[in-house]
Amino acid sequence: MSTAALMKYEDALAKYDPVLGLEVHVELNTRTKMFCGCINEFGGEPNTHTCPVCLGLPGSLPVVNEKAVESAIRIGLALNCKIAEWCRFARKNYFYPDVPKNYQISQYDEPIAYDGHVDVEVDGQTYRIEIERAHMEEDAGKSLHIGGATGRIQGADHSAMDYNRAGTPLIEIVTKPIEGTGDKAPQVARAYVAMLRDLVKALDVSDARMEQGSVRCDANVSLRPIGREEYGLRTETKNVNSLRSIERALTYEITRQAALLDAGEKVHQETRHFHELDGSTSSGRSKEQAEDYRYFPEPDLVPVAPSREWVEQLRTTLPEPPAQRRKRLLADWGFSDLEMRDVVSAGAVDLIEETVAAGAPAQAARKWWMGELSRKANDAGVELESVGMTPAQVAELQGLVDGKTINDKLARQVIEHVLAGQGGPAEVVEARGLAVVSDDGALSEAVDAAIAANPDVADKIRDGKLAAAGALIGAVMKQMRGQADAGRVRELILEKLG
Ligand SMILES: Nc1ncnc2c1ncn2[C@@H]1O[C@H](COP(=O)(O)OP(=O)(O)OP(=O)(O)O)[C@@H](O)[C@H]1O
Ligand SMILES: [Mg+2]
Ligand SMILES: [Mg+2]
Repeated sequence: MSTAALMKYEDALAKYDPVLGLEVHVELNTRTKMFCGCINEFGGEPNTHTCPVCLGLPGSLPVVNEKAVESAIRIGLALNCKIAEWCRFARKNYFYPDVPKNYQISQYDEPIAYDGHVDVEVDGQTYRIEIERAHMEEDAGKSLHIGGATGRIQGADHSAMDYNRAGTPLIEIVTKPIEGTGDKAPQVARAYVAMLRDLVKALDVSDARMEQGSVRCDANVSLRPIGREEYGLRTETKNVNSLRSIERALTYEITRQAALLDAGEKVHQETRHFHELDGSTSSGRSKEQAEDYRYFPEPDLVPVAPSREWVEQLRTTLPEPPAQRRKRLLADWGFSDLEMRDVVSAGAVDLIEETVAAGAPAQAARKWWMGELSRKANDAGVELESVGMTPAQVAELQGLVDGKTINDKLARQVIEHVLAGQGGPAEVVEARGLAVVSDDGALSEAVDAAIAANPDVADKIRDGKLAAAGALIGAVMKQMRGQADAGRVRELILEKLG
């Protein structure tokens, strides 16, 4: 392995042009598995959702799940793909403990959907992503490595297999090489996967939970010197399962590859693993000799030949396209283009929509999600939607602000407590006594104290310099730990000082 240091990202991009290739696996939310009647559910006691078909026992025969084919077609249509009139499954032969049959049923040169495209937007610029194909396959089981420090195979005493996931329906969506993204490559990749995640959620074909692995990305990237046509050798960082990780993994790979090329070394065509802790990638399997999967048509399954009527009928079930939806929401919410752009790149569209549906004004919803909650998510290194506060709770918080039970400053304290798992906003306000005090008795006392402590300021106000009232309001706020009704305090000060 090379010891070449990383290169600064800007320096790398000044010399090299990245080319991306994204393979996204989507686990479908069908009730049963791809080729058998086993329940398709995340988790469960190991090896309880299995049968002879998904365990690959001799003599068992697979049957295609029609709902999975329907989902594949709808995904293909939403990605502007052509839908095959006739296609087959293929056996992809490889030996690994989590593949109980010693082959995976997949599709090879006859995918159900192909030649599509979608547009994504980064910093106000639109990038067209060409889709090579979307094909159907089954997921593998899970290996659990026991005894090692990190749950990895290195250093483990033994491994255990859980085949509950084996046979889960997957759609693999593969892009054509993506050129022309320049220094935005990691952000474009992130925006594309975010768009796919939102799309499969809107289609209701997947739980679309990246942290549970129901959407995961293999991120390929290569570099070529700026101005050269020919692609460089690519690496493929496997199973990246958060939007943030996709961006980090690609940024790392670009700087790593640039340093290698700059030092006159070669990039090895290989799979790599991403490490959350430090954002690095490390070498996996070599792909220098194209792997020989000995693909051949799956003899146990009949071809899939969706009728044109069915395809057209499914086309009528597609959700509103993301770009159109964004336009509509922009108008409904009255955001500026820039605000909307930030909301989209933060992946906050759904969250704001749900918060508005729960009763909050759009600008208030935007303010909480893009401000305080984005900062908290960032500090915790999690996606915004996993920050620990629901859209309904954000709407409830805003309701308390609008009803003047709390002010913005108190609202931020309430958020802290909600994120710490102490209950919903109203509960927290009640339990912690965080409500604004607008009771005149208490406020009047505090105002008197502030006037007595700041005679020079009081004199200024008596002389008509009303702007000086701010200093006294500040003093009252401090004394009442931010819980005073600032508007009422101002009125009281002006009343008392003539
Ligand atoms: N030189 C390159 N640089 C960057 N991306 C590339 C390059 N060549 C191909 N790609 C992209 O990499 C991805 C390769 O995925 P594909 O599924 O076709 O093959 P694979 O990764 O070899 O196979 P597997 O599915 O077994 O992982 C595609 O998105 C493709 O467009
Ligand atoms: Mg692939
Ligand atoms: Mg691949």
